[in-house]
Formats: sequence, C-alpha cells, structure tokens
Amino acid sequence: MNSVTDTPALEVRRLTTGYGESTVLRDLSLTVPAGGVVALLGPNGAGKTTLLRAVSGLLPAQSGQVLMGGRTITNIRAHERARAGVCHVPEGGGIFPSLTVRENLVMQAIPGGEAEATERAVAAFPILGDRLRQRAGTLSGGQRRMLAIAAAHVRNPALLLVDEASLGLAPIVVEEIFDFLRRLAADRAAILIVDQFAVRALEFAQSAYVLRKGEIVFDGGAEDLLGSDLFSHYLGAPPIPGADLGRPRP
Ligand SMILES: Nc1ncnc2c1ncn2[C@@H]1O[C@H](COP(=O)(O)OP(=O)(O)OP(=O)(O)O)[C@@H](O)[C@H]1O
Repeated sequence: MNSVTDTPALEVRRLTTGYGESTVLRDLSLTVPAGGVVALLGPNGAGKTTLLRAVSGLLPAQSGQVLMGGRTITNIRAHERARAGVCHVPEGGGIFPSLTVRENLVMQAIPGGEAEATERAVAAFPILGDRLRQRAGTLSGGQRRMLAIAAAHVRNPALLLVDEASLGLAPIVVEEIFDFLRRLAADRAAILIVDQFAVRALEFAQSAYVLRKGEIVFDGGAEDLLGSDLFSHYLGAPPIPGADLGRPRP
C-alpha cells in the first residue's frame, strides 16, 4: 500500500480530450510526484494548454482519468477541483483586471484570512505591496504575472499548474518569478509548468514530458533532456548559454 508521500500529486491516466469533434490529446498519461516539479514542453499547438485545462476541469475528458492525491477528480467540475487544491495560472490571465490588486488577493482568501492573504502575496512579491489600490488591469505585464501567481499562492494549492510563467517578460522579472516558484517547490508544492523557455523550465524541474501532436514523445529526467542531444531532437534548438534558444520550434 502506498504511503501518503508515495501518492502522486497528479496522475493523468490514458486521457483523451479535445474540442468538439477535434481530439487534441490521445491516450496521454503523466504523473507529477508529491512535492515534485515537472516541466511540460513541446512545440506550439502540441496540446500543453489543453492538458492543463483538462487537469483543472475547464475541459472534460473524452476518456481516461485524472487523479489528484490518489482521488479521482475526472468527473468533478472546475470550481470543485479548485477547492480540492488544483490551481491553474493560465497563460496571460489568472487575474481580474477591473479589480484592485488587494481585491484580487482578498477574493482568494478564506473568510477572516484577508489580511494574511495580502501579507503572503506581498511577502512573495514586494512590488505588489506598492500597488494594492491599483486596478490589476493597469499593472505591467510582469506585475500581472506576479499577481496571478501570488493569488494562486494565497490559496495554498496542493497542485499548481503554471502556463507560460515567463512569456514576454523582462529577464529580471522572470528571475524573480522563478525564484518564488523555487521557494514554493522547496516548500513541497507540486508544480506542473509549461514554459516556452525550455532551458529555464528544465533547470527548475526534476522531470519533463515533451508533447508533440497530442502525444508524449519524451518522459524522463529534466537533466537527461537538458544535457543531451535529445533536447535538440525534441525541441529543435540546442541550449546555448546566454542565447534565447530555449524556445521550442514547430
Ligand atoms: N478553444 C479551442 N477550440 C478548438 N481548438 C482549440 C482550442 N484551443 C486550442 N485548440 C487547438 O488544440 C491544439 C492544441 O492547442 P494548445 O493550445 O493546447 O497547444 P499548446 O501546446 O499549448 O500550444 P502553444 O504553445 O501555442 O500555447 C491546437 O491545434 C489548437 O489549435
């Protein structure tokens, strides 16, 4: 019998899903260990976002199963999955632009925990402390990303799904975001991360999956992928230090 720590944070078993008549993911299986960080990589259109949506319940499974902490969540709705501890930070979103920064944070708090929620978020990203009364829609791109991740952090999720943490952001902002994600990971949060900057994601993760046309073509250690010819084989560009070549190509 599994102990609590052996039970993966997330198990996707033979999942098939898509949009209407179009199937995007076929028979896909993936595991995020408890406290593990997993990178999900692949070219544009491979199905990475679709997988995150299927895990967070925004997209129903056509077949297969999704389990969180050993419990089947395949048939429960997105808000119930969120209550169960799944937190999805979508690409370019995850905030309410017309609300202030403080309101975005407070709405994630448990009743009575509003002040603590704000404190937690500001401790994660101090710049948010200077922006609490500002409408989230008027923040810079980097600050919006920080707010989306901080709002997720407020809920103390068991499983964090981060879609494109760094896309379009200045390197210094990306560094700050990854520093925080590293701290979360050190606190044993399970994280499934999609990032166009494959090298950065692989440096952050312990293991990786590469998706192509809805199917897993690589499943293994992040270092195995990073330090070998497999990287260019699967992701099309060699990791050259200092160059923005971590971006997967179609
Ligand atoms: N709402 C939708 N309706 C129909 N098809 C969709 C929808 N969203 C995505 N698709 C299709 O599903 C496939 C996978 O898209 P998805 O966004 O999951 O890929 P991705 O790997 O995240 O790509 P990217 O890196 O460009 O974000 C693509 O062929 C895309 O056109």
